[in-house]
Amino acid sequence: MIFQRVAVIGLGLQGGSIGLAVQEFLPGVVTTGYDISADNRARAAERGLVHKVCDTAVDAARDADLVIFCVPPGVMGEAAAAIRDVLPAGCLVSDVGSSKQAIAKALGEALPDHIVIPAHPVAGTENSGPDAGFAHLFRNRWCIVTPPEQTDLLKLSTLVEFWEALGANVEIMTAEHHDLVLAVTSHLPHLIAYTIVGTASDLEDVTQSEVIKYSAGGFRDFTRIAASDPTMWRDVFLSNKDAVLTMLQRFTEDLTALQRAIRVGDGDTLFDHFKRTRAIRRSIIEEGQDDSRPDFGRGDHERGSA
Ligand SMILES: NC(=O)C1=CN([C@@H]2O[C@H](COP(=O)(O)OP(=O)(O)OC[C@H]3O[C@@H](n4cnc5c(N)ncnc54)[C@H](O)[C@@H]3O)[C@@H](O)[C@H]2O)C=CC1
Ligand SMILES: O=C(O)C(=O)Cc1ccc(O)cc1
Repeated sequence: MIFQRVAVIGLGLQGGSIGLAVQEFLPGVVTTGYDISADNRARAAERGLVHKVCDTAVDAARDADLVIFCVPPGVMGEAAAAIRDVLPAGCLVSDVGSSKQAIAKALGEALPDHIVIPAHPVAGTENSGPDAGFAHLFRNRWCIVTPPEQTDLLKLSTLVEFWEALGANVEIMTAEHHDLVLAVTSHLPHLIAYTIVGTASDLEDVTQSEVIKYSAGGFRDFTRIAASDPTMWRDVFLSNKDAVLTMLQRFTEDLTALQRAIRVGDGDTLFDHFKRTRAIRRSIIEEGQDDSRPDFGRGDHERGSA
């Protein structure tokens, strides 16, 4: 058996999905869970997201051999500190946060006597809360594991096995590299979506109802991303500040180059750029990473329902 008792702290999209996936794919593993919100605890119990929803984090964690923090990045440290006194000595500590260096530091400082191996399932939706989770969220999705140097290899391989059992493909890299890669593939796109949707809604000469009425595919896709949880994304940008600012600088330079091409009527520059980006999209589809296909990574499940 991989782990016997898994404690999930935070029963929203990620925590709920892990709880459901463990029950479906690792029968025999006992799951406990805790959420700071009493409403979310009640809903998690109704949906059976874990075997036992506890009234305190301490109760959820006291017998665990794996604890996974599924809370917003900014509260990982305080959520971990809350269970410091009861966490069994051999219990492995992990998380699912979207940034890795800052969270690894926060967890390590809160639980200095435990092995911490951070992870990030690159799997999610714009929905959040205890109604959003589903057991197949991780199927065919990457889970990036970022072990610190000299990590216990047995613990690492057990965590890898755990994520594979939930359907994920696991990749191992440093937390630093993770933060740089995800800054450009996930964090910057979210920032751009938040910006464009805000810009469209602030216009004086175009009404809100026109924006809604004439939102063609491109803008609609941005509104989905821009509907993502504000607390989580505030924390993502603040916790991965350096890498996001680096990528934002590059992005701004590239945007300025396209802006100039439009201003001077340089069609070749625009055409060449769009041709190159189309090729990138096609190679993503060839690699089977196209999640616009209706069955991609979801089995019979819809995306989260919140
Ligand atoms: N939303 C997404 O698509 C993805 C999110 N993540 C990461 O997963 C983590 C959780 O995100 P979601 O599940 O989407 O958020 P969520 O908002 O659905 O769930 C978070 C839950 O944590 C609870 N919570 C907040 N503070 C707490 C505390 N101190 N103790 C216990 N519970 C607490 C909240 O009440 C909420 O139910 C974040 O760190 C995020 O960066 C990772 C991959 C994808
Ligand atoms: O819904 C989407 O398109 C996402 O990009 C989901 C997502 C959000 C945050 C992550 O750290 C990983 C995946």
